Amino acid sequence: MTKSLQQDYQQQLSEKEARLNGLLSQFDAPDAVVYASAPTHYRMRAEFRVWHDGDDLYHIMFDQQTKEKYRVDDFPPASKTINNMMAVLMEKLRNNTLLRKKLFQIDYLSALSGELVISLLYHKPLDDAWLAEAEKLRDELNTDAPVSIIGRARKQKQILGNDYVIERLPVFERTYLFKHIENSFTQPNAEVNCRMIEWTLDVSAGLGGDLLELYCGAGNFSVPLAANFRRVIGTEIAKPSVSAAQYNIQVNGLDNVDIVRLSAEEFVEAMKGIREFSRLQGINLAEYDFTTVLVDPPRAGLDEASLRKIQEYDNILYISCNPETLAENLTILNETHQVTHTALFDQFPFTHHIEAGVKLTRKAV
Ligand SMILES: C[S@@+](CC[C@H](N)C(=O)[O-])C[C@H]1O[C@@H](n2cnc3c(N)ncnc32)[C@H](O)[C@@H]1O
Repeated sequence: MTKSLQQDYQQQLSEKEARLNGLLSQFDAPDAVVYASAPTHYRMRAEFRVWHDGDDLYHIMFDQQTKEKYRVDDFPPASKTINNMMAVLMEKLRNNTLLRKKLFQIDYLSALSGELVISLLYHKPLDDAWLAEAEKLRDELNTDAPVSIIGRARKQKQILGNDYVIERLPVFERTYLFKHIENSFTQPNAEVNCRMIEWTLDVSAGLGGDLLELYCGAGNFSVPLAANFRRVIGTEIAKPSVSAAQYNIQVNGLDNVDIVRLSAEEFVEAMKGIREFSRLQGINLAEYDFTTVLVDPPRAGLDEASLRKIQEYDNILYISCNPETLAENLTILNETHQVTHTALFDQFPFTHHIEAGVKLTRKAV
């Protein structure tokens, strides 16, 4: 990265820091500890449109301001695995009439482990001839780390290999394995994600008791945090993420984590005894001693019923991808809890997006 790019990055990061600290100052929150991103090769996923230009074929993106398309032969924000593949793949597709015909998009999902899933999206049905060519292509692309190919067309999904990568995340002195499924939520910036996990481990050290997690995805936090709690229960709405989470619990050798497919709102109803769910069979919520709750909701933040519920726990860890809804939610949480730790994780460098973490503890009465 050039010096001026580095300066631009630092300046934007300082602006994010000031914005977050400004938003949270009304809650007497401590200034954020900032976790910067690597300046390049930080994104584990990337999506491109495909441009057909006579015999030529290349990745394109669109300028967000002008909406003009531009050619992309390499993409520094994406991982090295993706960048190494882009030119190789395009060269092979360019010379393959069957595989390039009606191809309109390519999505890449990579992992620090080196594994890669390439999704090819088509405006045509994918027949046996396509399958045979795609299988040949996959054989040619497979090197040391596995490469999978997914063909997508209307009502069709052909999987050659896997529809997931197995990620290896180094967190402090341990490496955790995670199944990351194509088209499901995963944290885009793997290195910064490791710093996020480490921060949650640090601020929850010594809390003891049990952990409740809402919006747990594939167990990104639940799995490592199992080390800090007697038992962990996580809830998540998306079926593929729940099934990946079950795999992740098993592959990391844990016996104190349960993940249940329930929306946060449903789980709050179950906790209040308003509704019973067969999906909670075998789990007696009354036996848990929840000292801590971790939430990592989508941009909209938490609804009021969930906020009122999580106020019942002594410690709240809130991971947020939207500081505005975080601040809104804190107006309620701050009635009973004090923000004791704040962090800014630069998941999305060179954008205005802020990923933040706060820890709250119950105020003395
Ligand atoms: C920001 S992601 C966080 C996932 C996970 N903590 C991680 O780090 O990978 C939010 C997650 O909430 C899930 N979700 C969205 N709405 C939900 C709801 N109403 N109840 C439960 N989970 C929900 C999404 O499927 C997604 O996995």
